[in-house]
Amino acid sequence: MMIKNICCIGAGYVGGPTMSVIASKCPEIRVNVVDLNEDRIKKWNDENVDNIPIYEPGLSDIVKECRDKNLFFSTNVEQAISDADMIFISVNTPTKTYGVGKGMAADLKYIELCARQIASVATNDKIIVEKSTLPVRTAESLKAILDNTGNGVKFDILSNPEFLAEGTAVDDLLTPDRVLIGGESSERGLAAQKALVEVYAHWVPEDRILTTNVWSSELSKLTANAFLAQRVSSINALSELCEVTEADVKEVARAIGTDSRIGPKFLNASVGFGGSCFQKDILNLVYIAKSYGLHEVADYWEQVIIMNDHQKRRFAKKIVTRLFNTVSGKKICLLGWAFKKDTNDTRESAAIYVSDYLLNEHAEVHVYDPKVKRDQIISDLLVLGNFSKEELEERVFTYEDALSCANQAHAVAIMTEWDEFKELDWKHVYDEMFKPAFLFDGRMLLNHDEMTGIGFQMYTLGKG
Ligand SMILES: NC(=O)C1=CN([C@@H]2O[C@H](COP(=O)(O)OP(=O)(O)OC[C@H]3O[C@@H](n4cnc5c(N)ncnc54)[C@H](O)[C@@H]3O)[C@@H](O)[C@H]2O)C=CC1
Ligand SMILES: O=C(O)[C@H]1O[C@H](OP(=O)(O)OP(=O)(O)OC[C@H]2O[C@@H](n3ccc(=O)[nH]c3=O)[C@H](O)[C@@H]2O)[C@H](O)[C@@H](O)[C@@H]1O
Repeated sequence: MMIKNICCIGAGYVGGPTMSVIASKCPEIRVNVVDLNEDRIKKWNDENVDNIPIYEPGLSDIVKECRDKNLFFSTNVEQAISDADMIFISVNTPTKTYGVGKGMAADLKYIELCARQIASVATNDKIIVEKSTLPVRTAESLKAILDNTGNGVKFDILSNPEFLAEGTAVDDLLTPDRVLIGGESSERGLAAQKALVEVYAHWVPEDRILTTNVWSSELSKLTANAFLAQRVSSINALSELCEVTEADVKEVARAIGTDSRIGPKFLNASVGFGGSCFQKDILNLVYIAKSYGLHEVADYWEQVIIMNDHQKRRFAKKIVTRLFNTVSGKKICLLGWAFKKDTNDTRESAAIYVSDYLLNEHAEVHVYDPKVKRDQIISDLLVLGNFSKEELEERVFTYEDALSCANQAHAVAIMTEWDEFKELDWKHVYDEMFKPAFLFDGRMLLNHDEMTGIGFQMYTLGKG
């Protein structure tokens, strides 16, 4: 079966970039990306492609090339469903904030809504692709909803989790380590799987397209994120030990990373991992393990989150203790708010938690991030519920450049590893700060000795 028309429900960090790359690599396929969020769709259609709602290096060029040729963004969900042979579900699956599984399980209400909408609109057979990250065995529930439409339409469900990382989404999509497609082993299931393999085979070598059963595919996504986050928590745990033993976590990471069995990637100690998925997906894995009565398995993975929370708190506490045990009324400059460089996404960013801690200690928080606007910063802090909007508006200050942000600060803390922070005139920053001038490098971005040479009271994460 040749796919001619794809619909993607959800125009977010996954749906937007993924569909843009499919449209660019498959000019004969019409790709309709739909979302309920009118504002988001309006931005995807903005005449100036630099205003698209998601910042990813290289993305605006692809959107410019394909938009209104074979790539369309709209809020007309029903029409797009009706026209499609293949429907990707790329909606959000956040951690539940209410009811059974609150704080752990994935909230599948958006997924179920999609399924019901597809079931009510479809008049011909369709392949449904789970692109969102889902608990293992979600396809079963989807099938139950879709198969009960009573109008004879047949649905084949595939699991095709996405492994892109933000900040490198376009490169990750263009040259993925692998594409994973889980399907049923029935004749129809295999045909559906083949149809999706053919879409990716436009640009991905076939030996990188893995096919599995649906459950392995669903579970592999949660597992991949759990393993990646575990590496960060492992190196972060060691960073604390390095600090008290005069070892240097950068050197330790290099030393262990040269072992080909361990590998060099994902060994950067940090102020704590953030992003929309690591925490949510591990909590989901923990919840699933618990629901099968596998308590040791659940506890094992939960420790990755516990370590991450500790790392964020430890960094914030370090700022307070180094500043003579009080930051009350002091100006603390945070450089970076996004959860990593090259993205405007701030979900679960360590900067949010560190700021909340500092505000609680009565500090003034001054923030600069090259891609994050003030409204986002205030609303991220508001979600934690510890301060009112009025208090935040009064005690959180935001800037258009790093130098103004650091001016007259008691301490500067690097929260995100933006390249431009490496290039800052640090001597100038030092000259304009209160003395002693404290610099906290939560990303091991700067040369410790050089900064100490300038005069900073320097703390580099993981350095004894
Ligand atoms: N952000 C990332 O880097 C990655 C995310 N994922 C997974 O992909 C999924 C989507 O994540 P993001 O794109 O980051 O989320 P997002 O929140 O950026 O985008 C989801 C979009 O779906 C829309 N939506 C929700 N329900 C809808 C409905 N019934 N009809 C139409 N639109 C609807 C929302 O308005 C929103 O714009 C999640 O399951 C996530 O775990 C997987 C890999 C990477
Ligand atoms: O499911 C998802 O959402 C995605 O989650 C992560 O991607 P992402 O969260 O976008 O970014 P990462 O590069 O994984 O970084 C996550 C967090 O870990 C931190 N990190 C990463 C690597 C490292 O060595 N140290 C470290 O602290 C980053 O700064 C960031 O805060 C995975 O890398 C993707 O494969 C996956 O598709």
